[in-house]
Amino acid sequence: MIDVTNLTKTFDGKAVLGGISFRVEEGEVFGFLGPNGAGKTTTIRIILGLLAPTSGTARVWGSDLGREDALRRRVGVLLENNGLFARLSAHDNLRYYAGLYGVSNPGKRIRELLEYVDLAASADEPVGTFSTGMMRKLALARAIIHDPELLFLDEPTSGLDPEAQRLVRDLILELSREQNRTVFLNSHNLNEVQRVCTKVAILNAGRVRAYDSVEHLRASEKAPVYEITVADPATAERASSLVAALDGVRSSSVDGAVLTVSLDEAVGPRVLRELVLAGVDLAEARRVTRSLEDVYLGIVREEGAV
Ligand SMILES: Nc1ncnc2c1ncn2[C@@H]1O[C@H](COP(=O)(O)OP(=O)(O)OP(=O)(O)O)[C@@H](O)[C@H]1O
Repeated sequence: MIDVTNLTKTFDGKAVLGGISFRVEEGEVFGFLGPNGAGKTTTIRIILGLLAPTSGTARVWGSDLGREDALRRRVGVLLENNGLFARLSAHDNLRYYAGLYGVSNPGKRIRELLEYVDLAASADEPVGTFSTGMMRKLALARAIIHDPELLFLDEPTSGLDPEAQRLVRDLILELSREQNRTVFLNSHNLNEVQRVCTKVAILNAGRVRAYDSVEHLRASEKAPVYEITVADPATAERASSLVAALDGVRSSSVDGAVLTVSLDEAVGPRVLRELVLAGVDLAEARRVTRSLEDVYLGIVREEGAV
């Protein structure tokens, strides 16, 4: 759906994007991550056709969004600016955008959306009196009023309380899973990204440093690591020696009742079976995965950008 190839952008002789490439497929929730100043907003603005690249291409449905009005109508955008009119009520703001996009049966759609973002009770109040979070929720409703196939969200949950953040996460998941909508999410909230995104690109200093599924990135240790807790700490040393002698096990260390075992892919279940067969009672076993935050910090710190 989105195809970015060798994109570069230079501002006043300073290279902000150094040739980035990635793709976003239909139905994906794509997380676009990177530290402040990495070039995320610049990339989004180029994809939306608001800014011309220095070189390279950014295509949506194979075309340049800046040149295709009809395609832009299939896209929803929530950038830093909420795009709301302070003097108009929440309802009238949505009514305005519904008119702009030619939404059929706008009254019903507006009612549904205001209910959804929990603003029905404030529908007739001027938006200028809203809190930051209320405005952000209304802006989200505004961005999806025309039921776009592709939705760009730039920090959609900034300024939202935990309940509202949950609402936005649920909305993103519903759009993607139940309606096969595609979401391009730019966020510094890595916990949120880990929960909703299928794939991410991590941008740093104008280059894509990682581009993979969240699952792969989190598991991309050279060798999988299991943490095995034995029921009786007195059996831990024997269990560790036993495990270390098995084929496919690279190392095993003990800390109290916990064995940390590094092993080749797919050996984990066999290791657990051997322990049980040897009479070692297990209290817990889990494959250790890194959080997306660990992965992210590992990448940007390695680059010396934090
Ligand atoms: N119009 C412009 N003129 C000159 N420099 C610009 C312009 N727009 C962006 N930049 C520079 O490009 C770099 C990348 O900015 P960009 O806004 O794309 O980063 P970002 O990854 O979105 O950061 P943040 O997370 O802080 O929003 C920054 O150094 C910024 O100062």
